[in-house]
Amino acid sequence: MTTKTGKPLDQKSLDAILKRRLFYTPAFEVYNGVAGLYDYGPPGCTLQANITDTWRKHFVLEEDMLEVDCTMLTPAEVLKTSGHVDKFADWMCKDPKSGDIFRADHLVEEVLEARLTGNKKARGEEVVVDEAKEAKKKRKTKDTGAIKLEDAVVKEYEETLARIDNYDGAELGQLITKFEIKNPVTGGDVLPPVAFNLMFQTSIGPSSNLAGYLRPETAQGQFLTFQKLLEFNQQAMPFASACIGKSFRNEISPRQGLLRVREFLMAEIEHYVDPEGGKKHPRFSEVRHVKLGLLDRKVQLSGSTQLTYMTMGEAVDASIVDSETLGYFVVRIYLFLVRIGADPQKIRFRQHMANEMAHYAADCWDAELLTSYGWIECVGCADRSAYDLSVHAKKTGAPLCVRETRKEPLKIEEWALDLDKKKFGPTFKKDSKAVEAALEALTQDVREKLSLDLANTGKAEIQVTGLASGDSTVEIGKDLISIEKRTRVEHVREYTPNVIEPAFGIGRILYSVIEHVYWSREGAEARGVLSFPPPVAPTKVLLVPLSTHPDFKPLVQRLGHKLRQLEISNRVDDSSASIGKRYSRNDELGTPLGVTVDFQSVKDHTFTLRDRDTTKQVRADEQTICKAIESLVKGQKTWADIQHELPEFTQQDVD
Ligand SMILES: Nc1ncnc2c1ncn2[C@@H]1O[C@H](COP(=O)(O)OP(=O)(O)OP(=O)(O)O)[C@@H](O)[C@H]1O
Repeated sequence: MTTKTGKPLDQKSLDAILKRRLFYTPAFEVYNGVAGLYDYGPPGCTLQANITDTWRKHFVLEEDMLEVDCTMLTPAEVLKTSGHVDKFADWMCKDPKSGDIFRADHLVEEVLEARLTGNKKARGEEVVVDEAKEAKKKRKTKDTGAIKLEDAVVKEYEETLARIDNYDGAELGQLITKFEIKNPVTGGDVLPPVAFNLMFQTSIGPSSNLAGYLRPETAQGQFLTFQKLLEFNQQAMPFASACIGKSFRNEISPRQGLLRVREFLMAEIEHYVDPEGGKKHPRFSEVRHVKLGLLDRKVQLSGSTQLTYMTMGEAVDASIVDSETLGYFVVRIYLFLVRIGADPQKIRFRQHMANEMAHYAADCWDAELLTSYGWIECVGCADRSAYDLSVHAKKTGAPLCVRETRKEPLKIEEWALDLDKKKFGPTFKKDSKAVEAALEALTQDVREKLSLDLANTGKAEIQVTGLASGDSTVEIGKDLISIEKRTRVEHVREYTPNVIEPAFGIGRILYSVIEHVYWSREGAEARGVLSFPPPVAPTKVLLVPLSTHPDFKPLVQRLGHKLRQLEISNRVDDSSASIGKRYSRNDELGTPLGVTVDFQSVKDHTFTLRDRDTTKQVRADEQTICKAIESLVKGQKTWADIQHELPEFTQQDVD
């Protein structure tokens, strides 16, 4: 990974900055901490708040979404219906001798990568070892040494790694056997992978009767508000709900800092769309021209990771992306990531392979950001079809659907059943309900056939389940039923909307963006800078008096007060350190702007405004400076605009 200067990212220095400046820190550290739990410090908190604030503006405000705040505690029944109780699991394998536990796909990945490194060493190729990354590993992978691999084996390993997210438990077990994968620390055998459910279980209330879970995503709560939101939206479709809140997953092996944790902030959107008419989006024309790096299913199947750059219009027209609505959100996600500071060159969209998606999903694209840990999934964008609303409606009987008055009434010709219910009871006794249900469930084709049977033979045979005597064929005479073709006029159309779901992991995004905006300023000693865009930077302005001279103090206080009135966060650094040192301390916090108060300020109330990235300065009166700051932190102007508008200030101006 390189930074914007083209130099390799120095992860060790970046880590030191994040620790020193308290962006985030392991939770409960004095008790030796718990893997996968982190606390955010002051700049981390503000950065997170600014990212979610931008998210609200970019999605909720811009798209008129309906924001909800659903509970994290969720009854088990809800997650049973959604499929999470049975299927929300990762594959885990255990070394029975040492007791070490591995996430099966991570184990295969770790061992194959180590062998490929060993192969490079044996061939005398350069091997770049990232010391900071190595130091962070909880467990040291045993050095496989310099062992040459045959070209065919290298190809097989690389293809396996390219598809590592797509294997199920049995396939991972086969890979472990085929590649003779062992515990990388002890060399011991591992048992075949078993499913491990990732949800934290709990019970709700004092009686412990109501089983519950901490939610693993915000989605289910949102689906269950669907009917109320549709009503709130005056039955108008399409619409979207949105929710920002914590989710919990009992990850088998939390790792890579904020990238895989057990408690994290999610921001999710559930966009409800009519499945008829190709899932068009009314604003697709606004995003059609945007070019993105796509890694589609076909390319991955060939074992390649080569990106195809194309516009979203081209991708939807060629059916690479399933629908306009899905494509619209993929572009909106991209624009959001760029808006908060992600480097466009380090963003790609990877399509899920067919076996990687949930069985009900129509298509799914992940926004992945390139980091020193490789490409990391930060946002998932899935078309979940009508699955969630349908299963909850079926389980509860709630009408989780849309009822729309048709513009033109629809005439439907259909085979209608008439039952003589008075005779049903005496004929079928306690089986009559089951027989009735079986008749009502008959398809149109079967009804047509039975009407012929009744006409020809005077009786019809149907299969009935749940009879007192078990499942069996039942004979029904024409004195009990009649089946005839009728025309029905339908004025109301009822359908279950499909759901397009962009799901953002805020912690992963926050960390990846930090890597994207990090670079080192050249000088006697390299100094780290975090070039956050002003709207997301934790602190916007640094106020620095030239020295501790008492005349500067009231001016600094006045400026601070003015900026606070404009709701612009600022910090004063009136320490005795040199101006350069004070600025570089704040470069590490990503503070985009600095105002210096000097002797000229005392004379004429003008101030210099400094840009973090270029270190260029302009000089103007207090009101003009505050206005410039306001337009920069709101993202309305860039530093280039300000430089164009205001006179540049150089050191010679003082000398
Ligand atoms: N353990 C985690 N720690 C931090 N963020 C996470 C974690 N699991 C998921 N996320 C975030 O939530 C988003 C949506 O969740 P989703 O269920 O699609 O993830 P996932 O496919 O299960 O992730 P992975 O395959 O990496 O475990 C992800 O794109 C990611 O940003």
